[in-house]
Amino acid sequence: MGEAPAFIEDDLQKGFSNGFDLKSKDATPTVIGNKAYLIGGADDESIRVQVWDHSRGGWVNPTVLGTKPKPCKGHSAVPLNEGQILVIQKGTSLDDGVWFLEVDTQYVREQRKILGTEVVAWSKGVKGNAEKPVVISGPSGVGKGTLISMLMKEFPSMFGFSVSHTTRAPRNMEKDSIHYHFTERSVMENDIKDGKFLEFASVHGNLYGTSVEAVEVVADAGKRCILDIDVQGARSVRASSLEAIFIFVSPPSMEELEKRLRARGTETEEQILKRLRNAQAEMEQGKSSGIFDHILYNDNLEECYENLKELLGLDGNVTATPKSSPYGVDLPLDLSISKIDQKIIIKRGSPELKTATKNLIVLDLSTLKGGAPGRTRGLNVYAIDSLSDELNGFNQLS
Ligand SMILES: Nc1ncnc2c1ncn2[C@@H]1O[C@H](COP(=O)(O)OP(=O)(O)OP(=O)(O)O)[C@@H](O)[C@H]1O
Ligand SMILES: Nc1nc2c(ncn2[C@@H]2O[C@H](COP(=O)(O)O)[C@@H](O)[C@H]2O)c(=O)[nH]1
Repeated sequence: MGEAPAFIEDDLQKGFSNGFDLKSKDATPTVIGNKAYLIGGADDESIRVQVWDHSRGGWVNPTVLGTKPKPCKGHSAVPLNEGQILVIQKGTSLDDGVWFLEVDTQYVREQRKILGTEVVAWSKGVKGNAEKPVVISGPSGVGKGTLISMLMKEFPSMFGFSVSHTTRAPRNMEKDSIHYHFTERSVMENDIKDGKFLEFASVHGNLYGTSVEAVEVVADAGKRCILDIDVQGARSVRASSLEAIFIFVSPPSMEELEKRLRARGTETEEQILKRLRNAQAEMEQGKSSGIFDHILYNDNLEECYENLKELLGLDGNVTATPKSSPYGVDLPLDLSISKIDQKIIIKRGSPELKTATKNLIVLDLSTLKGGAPGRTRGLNVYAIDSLSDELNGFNQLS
């Protein structure tokens, strides 16, 4: 696994002798398919990635998407079968040091088509799984925000709100980074191009979007993420790799919707009329598009809230989801790595050293979920005393 085909080895030699600058002694190419990936050296305060393009016979600087790992004192790279390279950073903690570089996953292939360039994407490895996010949609003024506030107030340790970006101006009581990240259009458009958004849409004349980070920070805090987004956004999330529960909130009538929007008093007459016009289309799409798992009627607020809790399984005695515990393990500088099926064995010390007890850490990759541009969740990490019989016969990788 991971051996360079002969043509690549020749090309790599050519590349190096042609003056390619290996900035880090750890920068050893990893081969997947007919490409070689050179990970190493610092670039813009993150680890640099270059791709050997056989057809061009030269190194290419790819578009690098996702949250990038910070430079470290060294790393080990292990090619995985799923178009990913596992990168374990030396001299860092296990909860900061496990990364996946996606080089040929579905997400990367899609982005390559969209951007028309070579693309790779980073995804941080995270222990444990988060509960499915909840996407709440519905026409403006139906009561989505009101229902979400009630849920967050009753279950503060269980739910976290995905703070969207928007180009609209803040309302009187709205605070930046709490209600929205209020953003310049040009900044948001650039961030969209850089793949930082899970979804975005033009809504009532402004740009709104959910950044990958907005959803991931909630899950990292061990909470279930709630997204308040329009129907276009819900459709995009449905088409993405994020598994979520989709709820459409419907008003009892258009007259009642108008009454609520006007009573809220946050929009101008022109904006109210625009929102009501858009509500017609949203109602049709919400009820017939097949995007939504549930439709909630918000006539009586208390009843609607009880129904929301019921469909989220919160109607009985509930306890908060425990926060995932940190790994509490440091990755030494002199680690070596082996792979057996879906398990990565990290050993302190050089490969030649006999394994001391408690010096082996196992990363079980068999239950991974998610991936770039967000986190790769579901890492199972544990320590073992020694390699048991089932672990014998593994190949030393680095
Ligand atoms: N069941 C209800 N009966 C009467 N008024 C309601 C009900 N639910 C919400 N409201 C009121 O309707 C107004 C609009 O609610 P809210 O701001 O939560 O809507 P929204 O769907 O989040 O709107 P937007 O999409 O524009 O953010 C608020 O003043 C709220 O207090
Ligand atoms: N597609 C997205 N829609 C979003 C997002 N955040 C909010 N919204 C929707 O916009 C309208 C208007 O919101 P308002 O705060 O200006 O009243 C509403 O329907 C929201 O659900 C987002 O990130 N993406």
